[in-house]
Parts: sequence; C-alpha cells; structure tokens
Amino acid sequence: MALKLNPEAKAIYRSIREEIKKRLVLPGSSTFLEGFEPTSDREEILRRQDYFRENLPKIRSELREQIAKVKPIKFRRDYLHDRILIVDESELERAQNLGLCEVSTALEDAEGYPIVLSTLGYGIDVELTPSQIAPELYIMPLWENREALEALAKIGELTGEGSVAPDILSELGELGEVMGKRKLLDGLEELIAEKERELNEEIAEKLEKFSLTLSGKELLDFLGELRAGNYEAIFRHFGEIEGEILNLINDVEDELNEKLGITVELFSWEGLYPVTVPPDRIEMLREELERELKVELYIRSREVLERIMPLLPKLKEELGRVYELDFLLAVKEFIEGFSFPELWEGGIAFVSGRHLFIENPQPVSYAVGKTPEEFLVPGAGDIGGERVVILTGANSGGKTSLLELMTQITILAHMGFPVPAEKAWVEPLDELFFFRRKRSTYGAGAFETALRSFVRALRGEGRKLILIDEFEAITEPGAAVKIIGELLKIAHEKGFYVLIVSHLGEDLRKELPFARVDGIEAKGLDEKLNLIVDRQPVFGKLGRSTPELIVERLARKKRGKEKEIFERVLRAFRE
Ligand SMILES: Nc1ncnc2c1ncn2[C@@H]1O[C@H](COP(=O)(O)OP(=O)(O)OP(=O)(O)O)[C@@H](O)[C@H]1O
Repeated sequence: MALKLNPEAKAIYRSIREEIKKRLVLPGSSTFLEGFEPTSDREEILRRQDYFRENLPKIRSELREQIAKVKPIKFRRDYLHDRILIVDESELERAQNLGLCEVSTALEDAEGYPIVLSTLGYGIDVELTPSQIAPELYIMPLWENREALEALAKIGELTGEGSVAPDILSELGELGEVMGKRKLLDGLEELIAEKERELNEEIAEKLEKFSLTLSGKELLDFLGELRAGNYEAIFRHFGEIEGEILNLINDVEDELNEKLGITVELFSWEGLYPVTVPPDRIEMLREELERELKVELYIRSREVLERIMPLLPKLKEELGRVYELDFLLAVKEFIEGFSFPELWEGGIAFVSGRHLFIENPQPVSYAVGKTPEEFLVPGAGDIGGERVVILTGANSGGKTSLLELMTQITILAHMGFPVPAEKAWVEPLDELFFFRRKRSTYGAGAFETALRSFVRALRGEGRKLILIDEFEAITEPGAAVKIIGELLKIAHEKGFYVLIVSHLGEDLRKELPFARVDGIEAKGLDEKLNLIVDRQPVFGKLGRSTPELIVERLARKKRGKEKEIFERVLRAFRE
C-alpha cells in the first residue's frame, strides 16, 4: 500500500524525484523511479533496501560516460521493396502475413527485383522467417549502433557483469567490406567527378609538356608536314601522347574498379579534352552497383545474423539493464553520505540529519515518539517517547527547515532509499501530512481552509505523522491555543505522531502535559546584530524567542538609564 501524502508532502516528494532525475543520463531511465514510490509496506521497503545494498556497490562513476553512448537499438519491421518471395500456394498467406516484402506464387513476378527469394528453389532458398527473409532489419540497426555496442562492452567490464556486445561486434566486422562499398556508392558522383578532375589535370600537364617539347625547328617541320598533307607523321607525334593519356585513364579506372569491386569502362577517350563521363553511364553504373550490393548485403547479413541471433535476447537484457544502471548511478550520487534507516516501531528519529536543499547544513538530530538506545544525542535523556512535540524558538532558527528535513527523511525511508542522516529509525506509516505556514494569508478564508485540512488529517485511524508549521499565524493567539490544544489532544488519543512549530509553546505546554516542548535557541547576535543560532533543538526546553534575545543584547550593551529600562523589560520575559 502506498504511503499517503498530502499536497505539500507530495511537493517535497516531487522535489526529491527531481534531484534524482536531474542526475540521469538517459531519458528512459526515469521509469525506474516509478518503482520506488513511497510505500507503507514494511516488507517492500526492506526488499528495496536489499536491492540497493546489493546493486549500489557495483556502480562506478566511470559508467556515466559509457551510459551516455548507449542508445536504444530498435529492430523495426519494415516492408522491403527490393525483394520478392516466391512461395507455394499453401504458404502464401503465411508469407504475406509476415509483411516483409512482395510475395507471389508466380516466378514471372520476380522480374525486376534485385533479390529473389523462394521456398521452392527459384531464387535464394529461404525459410519463412523474418531473419531469413529480411536479415538486414536486424543487422542494420546493430551496424549503425556499433558505438552503443562498444559502450555496452565497456559497461559489462566495469560492472563485472559481462556482455555479448564484443561477440556481436566481431561478427559485424565481417560486414565491413560490403558496408564500405555502400558508402562509396553514396558518394559515387563526387568520387567520379574527383577522378575526372584529376585525370584532366594530368592530361593538361602532358599536353603542355608536349607543346614545350616542340622546338622551333620541329614546329616548322610539323607545319611543313601539315601543309604537305603528311598526316601520318603528325599522328605519330600525337600517338605518343595519346598512349600516355590512355594509360592515365586506365589507371584511374582500375582504381575505381578496385574500390567498387566491378569492371566497367567509364571514361572514353575520343581525342576530346577535357575527358568526361557521360551522366547516363554513371546512372547505369549506380544501378548495377546497387543491385549487386543489395544481394551481397543480403547474403552477408544472413550469414552474420545466423551467428548473432542467439545473442540478441541477452543483448536486449543488457540494454534494459543500462537504464537500470543509469538509475542506480543517479541514486548513488544522490545518496552520497546517506545511510539506510532502520525500520522499527514507536516513532521517527534520526542522528545528524542533513537538509537536502540547504547548502552545507548544520546536521540536526531529532525525534518524534520513542528513541532507540543508540540515539546518542546530547539531551536525549529528556525525551520521554512523546508522540506530540511542539517546536519553539528563534525566528529563522530553522524550524521550518526541520519539518522539511523530517518530511524528506520520512519520504526517502518509505521509498526504500537511504536517508540524509548518520543514523535513522523510521516506523512505516500509512499517512504523512505536511502543513506549511500560510504566509500573510490572514482572514477567515485561509483560517477555515487550514482548519479543515488539519481536521481532515485527524480523521480516521492508522499510523500518521502530521507536521504543522505555525498554525497560529492565521488566527489570534488566544483562539489558537484553544484550537491547537484540542486538536493535539485528539491526535494524542489516536496515537498519531505530531510535530508542530509554534510560538505558543508556553501556553500549549500547560494545556498538553503529554506533549514535549523543544526549543531552537539563538546563541547570541553577531557583530551585524544577526542571530547566531544553533539549529539543533534542545529537547524539553522552550526556545527563547528573538525579541527576548534582542532585549537581552541591548541590556548588556547599553549603559546607565537605558540599561536599567532594558533590564526591566528582560525581567518581564523571565518571570
Ligand atoms: N540546519 C541548518 N543548517 C544551516 N542553515 C539552516 C539550517 N536550518 C535552517 N537553516 C537556514 O536558516 C534560515 C531560516 O530557516 P527556517 O525558515 O527553517 O527558520 P524558521 O525557524 O522556520 O523561521 P521562521 O521563524 O521565520 O519561521 C534559512 O535560510 C535556512 O536555510
């Protein structure tokens, strides 16, 4: 059963969740937090504590960098237009239901498809399984997520839990060649254009050299032969350079062919400069290459997938585990210096608690209800197991913050988390109420609302902790004593735990003999007249209020007549 939280307690729960969430690397990991909603179930809390005790020690901060590289690897069903599956009439429906590609019973339909698959021996033999018909649907996501796989491999090392990623990666390595060709194909136009440019530059260089090699006399001879119509001599000259140009073209073509794994004639030399590859020839080349690559990729993917397939369930598990590791890492960072609370009966107590949202807080020890023997805190002897506690003391002494800390520790304990304290004892509760002080909302409306929610908290039975911040701020002090007094009596009778901040400690103490009154004390004033407060409440002792301290300070500081007046005022406080 969930621990019930009133809206202001819920707000604190939300801020705790935010603290953890902001430490997550992957957006998907926050779903783990949902499994840790505050619960009243003692066994469930203990199970969660065990889970953290077992898992948190495995978590190392180096994981963060690797976790960030992991993306979900999704295998999507897709309809592949590059293949057809020829099957027997009896298999037709089953094959179509796979929804992976065109299916037919007639071989004629295969015309034009780069990949022809068949259960009847008409093309590449397949069984009617997605992994045989469309292995690329598995292989491509894995190939594209090699970085994630590398990260998984490292994560497996760091946690000592191992990983199938290294095996998968080494299998994928076999696809390197065909994938390389695919990449080349993507940039085919640019590749050819570049080769074209290189080639033309070289040809230009050769032509230039050729023209330079003609000396003045040769030029005259040349012109002479031209005039005489002696073309053979001229072609002899050109022939030499033409041979060189053809060699260049061959070299470039060889290089392209080797890269693409084909033999085609791309450039043609018809004595024209610059040399160009006609666009339709590039298009033809592309089509042919695509066709070949599709088949090659299909075949290789299928081979590789056959070996990878058995590893996929474990891979899926590992990917899920990454989110959990991310969650655990966030928790580990968040709970740095925290400790697991002990579940017990009789109250809520903690030693050296540290407010989550105050920077460098003064640790505070506190208790509502019984305290265990190990609650070794100065003044703890003055605690008599009171379930109703009234917290008094200096303005800005940290009373509200202490209520918040109590709420934080109670919520975290019920989430199964460690709490920000050296030691803590928490009784599993059914309900937690936190009523903040309603600032400057005087008037009947605010009073009525507050009174209603207070009474609602007292309704019914169960194990409840009710935290109230200065109820009297919204009504007259005289009325407040009567109202609070009566309500606290009800809470006491019902065995609820109540911690209430009030400046009416003196009057309430008289009304409620069963309640403990604690005080947060100012130790004095600093040079700027600011209060120096000890945030640690003194058990069983009313806290002096701020005005009293200021009077005391002035009484000490002043001289003569003024001093006398201050001293008299001070005495009024002490009576
Ligand atoms: N344990 C602590 N360590 C350090 N700073 C603290 C601690 N508790 C409270 N403070 C700081 O003291 C200031 C006053 O705290 P808080 O509002 O809780 O006091 P308060 O007693 O409720 O005041 P008020 O009488 O105005 O209601 C806040 O700025 C808070 O951050």
